[in-house]
Amino acid sequence: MTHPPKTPLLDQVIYPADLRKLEDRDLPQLAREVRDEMIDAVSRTGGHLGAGLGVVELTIAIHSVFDTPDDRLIFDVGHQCYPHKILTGRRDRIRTLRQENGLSGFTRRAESEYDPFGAAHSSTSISAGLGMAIAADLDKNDRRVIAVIGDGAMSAGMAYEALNNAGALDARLIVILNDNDMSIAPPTGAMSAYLARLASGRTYMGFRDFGKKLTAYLGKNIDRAITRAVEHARGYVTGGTMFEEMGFYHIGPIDGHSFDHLLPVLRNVRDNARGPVLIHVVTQKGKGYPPAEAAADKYHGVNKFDVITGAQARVKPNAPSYTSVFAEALVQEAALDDKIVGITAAMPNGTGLDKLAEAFPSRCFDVGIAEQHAVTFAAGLAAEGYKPFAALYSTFLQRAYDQVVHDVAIQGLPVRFPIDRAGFVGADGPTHAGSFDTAFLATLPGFVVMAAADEAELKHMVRTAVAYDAGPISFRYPRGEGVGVDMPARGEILQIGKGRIVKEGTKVALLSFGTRLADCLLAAEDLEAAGLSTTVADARFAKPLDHDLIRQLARHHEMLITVEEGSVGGFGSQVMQYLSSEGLLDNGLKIRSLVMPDIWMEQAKPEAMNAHAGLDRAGIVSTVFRALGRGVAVGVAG
Ligand SMILES: Cc1ncc(C[n+]2csc(CCOP(=O)(O)OP(=O)(O)O)c2C)c(N)n1
Ligand SMILES: CC(=O)[C@@H](O)[C@H](O)COP(=O)(O)O
Ligand SMILES: [Mg+2]
Repeated sequence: MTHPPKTPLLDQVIYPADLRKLEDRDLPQLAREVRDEMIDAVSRTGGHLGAGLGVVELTIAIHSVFDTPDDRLIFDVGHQCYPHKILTGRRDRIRTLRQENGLSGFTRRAESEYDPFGAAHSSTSISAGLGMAIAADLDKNDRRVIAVIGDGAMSAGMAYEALNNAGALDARLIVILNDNDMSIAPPTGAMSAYLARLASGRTYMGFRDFGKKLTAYLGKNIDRAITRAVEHARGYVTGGTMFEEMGFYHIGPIDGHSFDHLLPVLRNVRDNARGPVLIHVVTQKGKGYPPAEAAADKYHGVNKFDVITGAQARVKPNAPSYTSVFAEALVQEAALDDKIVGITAAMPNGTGLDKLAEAFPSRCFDVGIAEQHAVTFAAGLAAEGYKPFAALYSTFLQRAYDQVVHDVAIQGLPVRFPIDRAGFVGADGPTHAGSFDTAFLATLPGFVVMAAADEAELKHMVRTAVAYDAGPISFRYPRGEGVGVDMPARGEILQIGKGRIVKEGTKVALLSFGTRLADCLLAAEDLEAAGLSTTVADARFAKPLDHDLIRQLARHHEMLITVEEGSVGGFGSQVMQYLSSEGLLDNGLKIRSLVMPDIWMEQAKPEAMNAHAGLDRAGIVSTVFRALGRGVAVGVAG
């Protein structure tokens, strides 16, 4: 049994105003206490550990120097904001992080006035900060806007779109580039190499010298009209060429764990900067917790863990995860077909493509946090006869929708889209739920859209996607482990647009798309027990739909219920559209479409989320009973 850490200084700090009463010399001690508090909290809840540990000093320094919440502080992604939450009135709830009814694991406007902008997807902070800086300008208000963005997040195009605009607008925006030389995995790409050169090519600046020079330059010469001589001198002092070319005053690198470096720089920028400033801060992911320092990638996101040893709680799985089944099937297929290539946008481990990279390093590409580029890059490969698997989480694929439409679908290019984290993901909450992929893909002409009902089906779909060359094809599967079915040694090639009947009945038809099939089968048991003969079918395809199957279910049952872990507009809507256009709704068929509810559902365990959504066994049974005008039998559908 561990006890919460002793935190005498932190106990005096409820809000940043309390922190500002402390002396500078107290801040290292406060940092130690915040770190201990955070480690203790995350050891109990699980969550994002390494990123937050790396910004403890930076977070304290920002709150100490700036007048938050009037000055706006935006964290990119928001997974590093736990120290910020501890210091901004949420310490009393920090051990509810990512739990049902608890604090979000990210920044959220609804949660605190200290979170002026919500996040969880990366690389939005500079754009949002620019909007706020321009709003302040229009309001003739001199509040400052600070965007903290990681080196990984700096690989996304959106960050550069924002820098480009900010430089041109000469906006009063402070960007802090938190460079820990890590994304979730080691960072990739030329920009990452450039930052590493900047960070390693110069020693940290002595703050006295730096402070004087900075004041001189910022105070007098911050307009665009800086003379060449000053430019030259500034380059000597700060040396950040690329950002300076984009119109930013570039400071750094500075040591992001040293208050002696952070405080004078931030104060100087606060008091003197008039245009856009970029401060390059070097930190260490996992700082101050030896297990996390030793393996930053493994401690990016953690389960509950033992604080003393760092050992994470592992529940022995009953079945392999969908991600691992996908990865193994892809590696198996890739060994037989050298046209198969894999693409991940900074999620090699999360998507399982690290397995492909191990087996075939030259055929697997981590493009960084760059989903839009990932998709069009895949389109280019497909145009040249390759078989690209662009493996993305459902939620991150959203960012690349125009690329999917314009670069892939309209050209009919055979890009394969394995869509991981489809459906509720649990602790990451609404920003990460895989809700919309079926709706936004099945609406595109020529797309083949599949969902795996279990891990064996997933293997079939990997093989089917390899074999299908006529256009784009996707297959979705959820976070977590499979249902434990027997798996074939190799997947089969499925007939495109054909579903399957899993259980035959006569009165109620449950037509499932994806992994809700298991709950449909359990619901069918309850319905049979209540005297309702039930058919259960696995649609496999939302596009093209299996028209024969749907006609048969509609004609030979009193009731047809579609079930999917996705938003309205997806599979059920496709079925409804078909039934109505064929006149199959005209003869009294009772039809219901079970989808995720039209709300942003807060984090909870995925099972609880499915239950709230009415997508579990009990929800399916009660939908049938309600449609038949019967009450739910007590004890049924437990
Ligand atoms: C658009 C998008 N793609 C992928 C992710 C998944 N993701 C979350 S944090 C992260 C790494 C971010 O690295 P960095 O910005 O350097 O922050 P660090 O964790 O190193 O502090 C990734 C890839 C995301 N949140 N958003
Ligand atoms: C912050 C972020 O976007 C990722 O770290 C995400 O939380 C990972 O989710 P998984 O745990 O499902 O890979
Ligand atoms: Mg990083």
